[in-house]
Amino acid sequence: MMIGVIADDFTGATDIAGFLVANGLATTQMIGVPEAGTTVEGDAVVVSLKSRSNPAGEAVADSLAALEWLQSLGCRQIFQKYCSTFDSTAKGNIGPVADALMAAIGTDITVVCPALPINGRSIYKGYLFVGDQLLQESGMKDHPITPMTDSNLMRLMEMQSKGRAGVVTTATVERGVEAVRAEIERLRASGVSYVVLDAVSDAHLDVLGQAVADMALVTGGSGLGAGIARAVATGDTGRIEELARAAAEAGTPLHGPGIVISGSCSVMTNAQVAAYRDLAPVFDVDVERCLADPDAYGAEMAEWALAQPQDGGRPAPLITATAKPEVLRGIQARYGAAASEAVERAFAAAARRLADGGIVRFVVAGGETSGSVTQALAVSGFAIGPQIAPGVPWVRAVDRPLSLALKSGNFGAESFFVDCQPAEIRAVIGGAA
Ligand SMILES: Nc1ncnc2c1ncn2[C@@H]1O[C@H](COP(=O)(O)OP(=O)(O)OP(=O)(O)O)[C@@H](O)[C@H]1O
Ligand SMILES: O=C(O)[C@@H](O)C(=O)CO
Repeated sequence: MMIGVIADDFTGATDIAGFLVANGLATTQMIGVPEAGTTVEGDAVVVSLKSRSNPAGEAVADSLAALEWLQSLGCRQIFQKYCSTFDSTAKGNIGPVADALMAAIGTDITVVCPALPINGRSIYKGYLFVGDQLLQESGMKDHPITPMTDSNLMRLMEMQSKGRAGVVTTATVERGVEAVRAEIERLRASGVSYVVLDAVSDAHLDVLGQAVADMALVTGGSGLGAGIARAVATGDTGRIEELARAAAEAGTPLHGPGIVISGSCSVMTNAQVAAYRDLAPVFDVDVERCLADPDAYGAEMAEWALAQPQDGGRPAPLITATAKPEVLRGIQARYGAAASEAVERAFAAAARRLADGGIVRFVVAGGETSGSVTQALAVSGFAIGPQIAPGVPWVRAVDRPLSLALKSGNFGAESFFVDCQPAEIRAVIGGAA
């Protein structure tokens, strides 16, 4: 096994797994840390944790357990995967987990690169941009759990971790692989542990992938994963095509009734919900009812969805808690973090009942939301299928007949929920081919 990925949420895990497969690495995604002795074949394996927003001690313990299992498979590189919008404030878990992984692996240096240019995330002089905006000016400033008010990755890493941070700037990246390696070494010798890597294009990620392919520990987003995959994938185009065919076969979505569950409040998810609302039956979640009795209310959501006909070109129903920033601020001012937790718990209860009731295709928006839903469905791993949008592959549960599309908050086009419907339904309601 070449690469072992420790992902801090479930959509992030499917995101990087999809890019590793698309760039030539046979990859499996595991849900949680498998039992000791579990083996997996292939070039890369991704462990999905739900460790982005829990207490740092738990995130560290879960990540170290994942590391131990990945080391037992003989992984020669560990990749700490976090969000392309960082999603980690001054008190976040990325630094503590990176510190612990470095100590356990026995290295004094790693890189920090959440860039994902294809989805508009770029890094320039160590500052993270979302599209044309600094991270702190983008919709991420209103995130319900991790509002991002700083865009400087060096500062964020130094606030969270024990080490010092430095940056390899675009100018160096453009001088090529050896220049990047030399700069990382120069920074290491000067006492830096966290080297932020600038990247504003896939060409930069190609250089960076080659430059860091031999490092014991790297950290970042799926863009860096793709760059490393392109650097280390042994095969020729024939093998890559064969892998793509195998992935398409293993991950192609099952036929049967579906559901769309939206718990992300991102700008893009708000637009996707608004677009789908005009086309499909919608259940708008009442947060106060989630707080009052999440399990009973979740079951009620599921009964509503199961009663919606899906024949005759009708799209899957939508259950949504997605809220605009001003509405969310009001809810949070009133109930604090309990509101988000209650919504997640209600979605988990709904998911269990929906699967029992025969739903086989789950489209879920939001990383935390996807974590709750996937854990409720009690699956152990995913085969990775074709990408619906960059960073969102179809995945198929390995131990029960379920297809899922786990969408990171800001990923996908406005038509994303339509794009997830079977071809015969898209033919009736529109959407991408
Ligand atoms: N109306 C609401 N009121 C309060 N909390 C909500 C509401 N709707 C959703 N939430 C909560 O907000 C959180 C959204 O986080 P989630 O990770 O699912 O989405 P995201 O951050 O947009 O996605 P990603 O992490 O993939 O970028 C979840 O905990 C969800 O339960
Ligand atoms: O990197 C991203 O943006 C996503 O994979 C993610 O982690 C969202 O939760």
